[in-house]
Amino acid sequence: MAKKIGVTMEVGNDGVAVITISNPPVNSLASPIISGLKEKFRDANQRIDVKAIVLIGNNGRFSGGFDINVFQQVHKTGDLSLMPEVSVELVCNLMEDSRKPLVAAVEGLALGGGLELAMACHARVAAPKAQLGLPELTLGVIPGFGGTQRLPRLVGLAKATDMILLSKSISSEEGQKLGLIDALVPPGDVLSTSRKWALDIAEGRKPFLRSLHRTDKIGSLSEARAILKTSRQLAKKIAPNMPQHHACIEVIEEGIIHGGYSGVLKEAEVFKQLVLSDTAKGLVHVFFAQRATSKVPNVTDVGLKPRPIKKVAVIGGGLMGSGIATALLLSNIRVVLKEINSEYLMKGIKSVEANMKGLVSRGKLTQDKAGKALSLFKGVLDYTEFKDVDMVIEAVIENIQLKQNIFKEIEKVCSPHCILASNTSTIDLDVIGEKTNSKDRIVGAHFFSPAHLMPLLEIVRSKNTSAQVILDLMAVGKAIKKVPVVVGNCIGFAVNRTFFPYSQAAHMLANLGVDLFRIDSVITSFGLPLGPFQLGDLAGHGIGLAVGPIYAKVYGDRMFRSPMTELLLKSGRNGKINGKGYYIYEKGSKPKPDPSVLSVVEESRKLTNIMPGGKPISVSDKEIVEMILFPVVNEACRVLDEGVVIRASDLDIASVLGMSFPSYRGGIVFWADTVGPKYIYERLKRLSETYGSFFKPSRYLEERAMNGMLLSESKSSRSRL
Ligand SMILES: CCCCCCCCCCC[C@H](O)CC(=O)SCCNC(=O)CCNC(=O)[C@H](O)C(C)(C)COP(=O)(O)OP(=O)(O)OC[C@H]1O[C@@H](n2cnc3c(N)ncnc32)[C@H](O)[C@@H]1OP(=O)(O)O
Repeated sequence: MAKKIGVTMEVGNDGVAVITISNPPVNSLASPIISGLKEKFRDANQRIDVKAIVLIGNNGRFSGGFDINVFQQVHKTGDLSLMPEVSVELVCNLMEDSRKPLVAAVEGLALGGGLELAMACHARVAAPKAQLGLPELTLGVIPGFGGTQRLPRLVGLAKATDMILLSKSISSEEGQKLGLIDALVPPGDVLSTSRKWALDIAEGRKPFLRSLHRTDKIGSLSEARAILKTSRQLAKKIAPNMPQHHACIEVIEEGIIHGGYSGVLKEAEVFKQLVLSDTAKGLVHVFFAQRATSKVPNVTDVGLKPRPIKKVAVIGGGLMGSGIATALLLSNIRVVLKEINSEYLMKGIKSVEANMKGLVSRGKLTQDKAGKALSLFKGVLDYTEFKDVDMVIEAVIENIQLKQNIFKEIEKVCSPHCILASNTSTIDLDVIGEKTNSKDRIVGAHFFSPAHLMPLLEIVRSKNTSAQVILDLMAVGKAIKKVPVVVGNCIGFAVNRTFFPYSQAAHMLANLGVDLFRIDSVITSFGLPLGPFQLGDLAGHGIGLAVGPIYAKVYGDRMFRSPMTELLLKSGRNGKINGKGYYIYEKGSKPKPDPSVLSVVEESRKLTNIMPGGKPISVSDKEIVEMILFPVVNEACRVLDEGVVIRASDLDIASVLGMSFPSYRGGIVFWADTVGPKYIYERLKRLSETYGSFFKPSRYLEERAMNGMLLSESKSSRSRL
């Protein structure tokens, strides 16, 4: 059925015109909506039978903001004229400066442009639990319908800058306390109360307030300057490589110094510049890429319904198992945690409790909710409880035989509908399920550490995994607030496979004589939160050593073998786990580079002996980025070529959420396309001539470079999905 898009107006006997926005599912402000709003506001202002106006969104949602598809069209075409020149005409002239009072009837959500329209009304009546916010900065732009000026005038400068810079939304309950919402009423009363409120303003019983003209919440100029100084420090900390945060503060400041109208004009100007920035392009891409992951051909489009998953068994209470159990419990799913002896079980239970405690102490969870979650948790030493679980997630060490035995056992004790999932990060699923007759219900549920915090869930399907099982796991993933990305089966799957050259390239550079702390610092300046050496410290170096041979077996032709990890472990450094790796870890302080590790590096350099003429190479920061990330792009090309992901943008999301690749660069493939496949190909070719096959460009990259194609352009692939 075609969705009904448009703006309607109905004038009641009370003289109130109700203007309704309809654009399912979130009433986004697409071009026909904007022109419809202009037309209806003009009409309502002219009609003599209209005394007052109420603005509402259809189907219980006020509006999710400006239509983000328009940004994408502007990015594809470079054509700014696709953006409406409406900020002042619609929001100031037709709405806020209207002679007839206007009330926003807010239900469900008012985000971005949606909240900005509501703030241009003369009062706001809301239903409980409506979501209110200005998340534009997450898209690389700033609010463009006057939000930078009206929000500070309604809630105060400190709260407004906090909400805008951190893209934090608030509930209508909090909105009422702050003065953003004038009345909070039961959902069924929102429209009737709004009508009455609008008439009360029209007839002088309530004040006719124009947000842009208000000054009561702004404070003195010196107070405002102090708040903006703190905001600038915050922006520097949270978004060092992004332009929109600082630009937004400048725009807010303009309004404080020269008045709200001047601020609105500057806002439109800055918006225009930002919408075409690389940051906006990357972030808008990520917005749509994330939503695309929930569309899996032959799984989500064949009429299947997810089955309820109420009880899950987790096998293994180590770091991963306890994190997974925590994530499930937090979403009210009953969990049984199985271990092989009481000592390990107690450790697992304590880890889950510690995870909850950590969330409570950071204010992310109430004590009450933590208690409720833990009441759904049980530790066990045998399989008795497994008979009625809906899913098992195995999270033991990466040992093929152990996993095969576990799957053989659980096949016997669980019901035939039970999903059998493995949290392996590396091992082929077909191998894990080899000894069972249940291959259709075996699936990979690859969480990222710490599993209760990291947002990605890589769902690995083998050729035999049924569509129903994939759909069920996707639903569980969403229920526990993860972003599930469905990928094909291969060693390392999509994320770890794409990123295995990351640390190897770093090791090669260090062995070529580049300072390892400089490498980490260059990579963090590029935007990854941790450089490769600090990341290794965090994961623990034992893991790298354990999975290395598994990778070597299949990808050995393009691996750099560095003795550094082994030497590091021999010198008693296992990273953060034991307080000492490349860095020193002391409780309560930031990791410090450990100069004494340089003797380990020297030993490694002697063994590899790859420095040309025995002398350290000289490289620029740009070259360091290229030598570390172009091999990652090269492996991403192989992942695309083999059809391990459904679409290139899935790999972008997986890299952003699984590896913390900077979202403002759009993900690994998007970034590579921005740099240019031809440039990357030529650089890798040169590097491979100097340093060997580790850098050899893949066939896919070469083809794309030669044919002037983007890496993300789809092709008929040899899909594994
Ligand atoms: C010449 C230049 C002059 C300059 C003048 C300035 C003019 C321009 C002014 C712009 C003004 C404005 O300040 C800018 C904005 O408003 S930007 C948008 C701000 N809003 C957001 O960022 C909200 C984004 N959306 C969400 O956070 C969530 O989608 C949600 C609204 C909370 C709903 O979440 P949920 O229920 O989980 O559903 P989904 O996320 O899956 O979304 C469902 C589908 O809806 C699509 N969607 C959502 N929001 C938008 C949107 N704003 N625009 C377009 N589409 C949207 C989403 O993609 C899903 O679609 P599919 O089902 O197809 O995947």
